[in-house]
Amino acid sequence: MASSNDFSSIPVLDYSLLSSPDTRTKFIEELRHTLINVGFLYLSNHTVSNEVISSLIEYIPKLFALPQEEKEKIKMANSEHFLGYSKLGAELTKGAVDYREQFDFATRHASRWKAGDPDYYRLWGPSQWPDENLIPGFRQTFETYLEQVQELGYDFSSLISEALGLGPDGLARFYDEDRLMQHRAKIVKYPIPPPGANDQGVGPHYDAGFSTFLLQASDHRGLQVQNLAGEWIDAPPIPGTFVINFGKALEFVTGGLARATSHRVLSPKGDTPRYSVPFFQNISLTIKLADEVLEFPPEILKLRDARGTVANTDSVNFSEFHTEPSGKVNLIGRVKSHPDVAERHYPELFKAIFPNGFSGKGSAY
Ligand SMILES: O=C(O)CCC(=O)C(=O)O
Ligand SMILES: [Fe+2]
Repeated sequence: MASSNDFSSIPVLDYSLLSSPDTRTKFIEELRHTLINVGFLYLSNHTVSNEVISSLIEYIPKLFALPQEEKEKIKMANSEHFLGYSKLGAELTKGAVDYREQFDFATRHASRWKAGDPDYYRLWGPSQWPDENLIPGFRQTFETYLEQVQELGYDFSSLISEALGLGPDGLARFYDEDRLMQHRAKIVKYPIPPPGANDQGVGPHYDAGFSTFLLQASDHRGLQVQNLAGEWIDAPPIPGTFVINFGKALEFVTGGLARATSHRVLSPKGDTPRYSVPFFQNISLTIKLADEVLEFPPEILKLRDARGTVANTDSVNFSEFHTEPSGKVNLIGRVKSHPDVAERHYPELFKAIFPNGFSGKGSAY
């Protein structure tokens, strides 16, 4: 299924092109091509502060170097919001262990759920933070970072909408007012695997939401992206950029116009771990995507036809988008990734998904 639109490297888009009308058009055209044919891009000259990013990058090894018992104090199993620490080897992707250790945090938010609300409202609530005395200033730095990436995320969503011919507000209905929205991010460490072990940092998967903003926080290769022909293309770190990719929810509401692209991470080689910080932009918990599928101008649809249909890689099934509100789809995904958390906080849903109980590990994605 060769296509002349196929890619062998990931495009770099320069956010500063937005500052003048001529170059702005070029940016929007590049974004359109990227959305339809690639599903991944680097964004340079973005709006998130370099100082905040440098400070975060310095904190990350210190965060993982905290004593194990301090990390366990904020383990994810404590949290009905699935926020907190997951130790090495706690997740699987398609049956194989992911060799990574991680903390899940989220933008500042009070608990969303009140008596009578659907269970998936419980997904949104406060993060668990490590002891401030052991890592002073980390929380402040990371919360500032999250706020800035959140803003970039909303601005970028408006650009996506424009690039797809919907005008700047075409995707606004997928977000609730700020007060009600929460976005998540993970801080991830990929250690060097033991000799003879396989090299799965995280196995092939799609992201679930609209857009993901990834900071590659160390100088390691390992992230790879699948092109239209199914070949794995490297996405090495480029200092000063975010890697942005699109997820299954955006692909679904755009009728496949925007590509969710399969990706994976290979464990690092050499003698230092790889670090990364993916930020997952959420959409409204209550919106049912099947009721919101968008319509596009014919000249945009032609570009999708020129690309052709995308090979179906066997990844997770997002068929719940047809029947369930987005929050429920999200919750089902979290239950499958972190059954230990689910068994404790969502026992009924846990039983429905694992009727015979669960004896192994989580199955991410
Ligand atoms: O660590 C990375 O570079 C990517 C991680 C990723 O794809 C994910 O967590 O969804
Ligand atoms: Fe991902």
